[in-house]
Amino acid sequence: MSSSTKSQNKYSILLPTYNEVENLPIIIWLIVKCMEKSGYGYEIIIIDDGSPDGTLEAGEQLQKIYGSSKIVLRPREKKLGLGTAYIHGIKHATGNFIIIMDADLSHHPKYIPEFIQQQEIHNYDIVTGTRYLGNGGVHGWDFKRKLISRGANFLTQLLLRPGVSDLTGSFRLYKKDVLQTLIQSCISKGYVFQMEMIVRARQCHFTIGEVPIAFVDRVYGESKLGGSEIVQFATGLLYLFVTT
Ligand SMILES: Nc1nc2c(ncn2[C@@H]2O[C@H](COP(=O)(O)OP(=O)(O)O[C@H]3O[C@H](CO)[C@@H](O)[C@H](O)[C@@H]3O)[C@@H](O)[C@H]2O)c(=O)[nH]1
Repeated sequence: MSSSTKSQNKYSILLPTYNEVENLPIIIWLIVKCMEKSGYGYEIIIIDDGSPDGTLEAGEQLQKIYGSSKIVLRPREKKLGLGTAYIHGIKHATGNFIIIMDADLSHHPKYIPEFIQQQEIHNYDIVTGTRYLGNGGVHGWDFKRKLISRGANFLTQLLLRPGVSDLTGSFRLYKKDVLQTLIQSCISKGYVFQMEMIVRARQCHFTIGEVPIAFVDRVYGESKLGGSEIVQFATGLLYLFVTT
């Protein structure tokens, strides 16, 4: 890709955080290294939901190190859920492409240039990381967690047939206008948001590319996926099955 094309696009990387004080400096460092090396224009938007562990304060320190044009802080006062954190971040994004990823080091930023290249080659509306194709995989999850993820994907494939191998993954690149369109029709607030976005994208005939990724379980902190999120997923899936 020529450097002139590289300079035309800007990628807004959204990092939702809740209690990620140990992970934040590492993920930011890795994103900055990967993006600077690749030469694409970018900003990183941190959406912290009032983490009691000092994540926002860590973000403020990082903003001093890397600059406020690279690190943008858009905090909210309390934990309002992953889906609405993305929506909040998008409102403040200045890029024409949006990348969403976890802040807990499960998603390596080395894949971002690969997502961008795939998007540029095929002009995809969405590129999504998949753990369930080719070299993709999950590292570090116990049997129960693998079963939840596989089960959620299997049920969604069975009921909605969206034709994408990993529906619950949250490492994705979107054209910004596509994402804005999808958000208007999306009703989910929590983790089920990822699945609903793909289902809605298929309804709108947006094109979706998949890039295999290695998902690595977090070392620091804890997953926020609880029983209520699983119930929300099941309810959301049923709702989409009945209404679409
Ligand atoms: N701002 C904000 N951030 C949140 C919230 N809940 C979670 N996060 C952030 O969202 C990211 C993922 O949260 P985790 O709780 O660590 O996710 P996980 O259990 O590892 O789940 C992963 O796998 C799921 C299934 O495969 C995915 O659905 C999920 O999005 C994520 O990638 C982390 O950066 C975490 O801090 C929230 O309510 N608000």
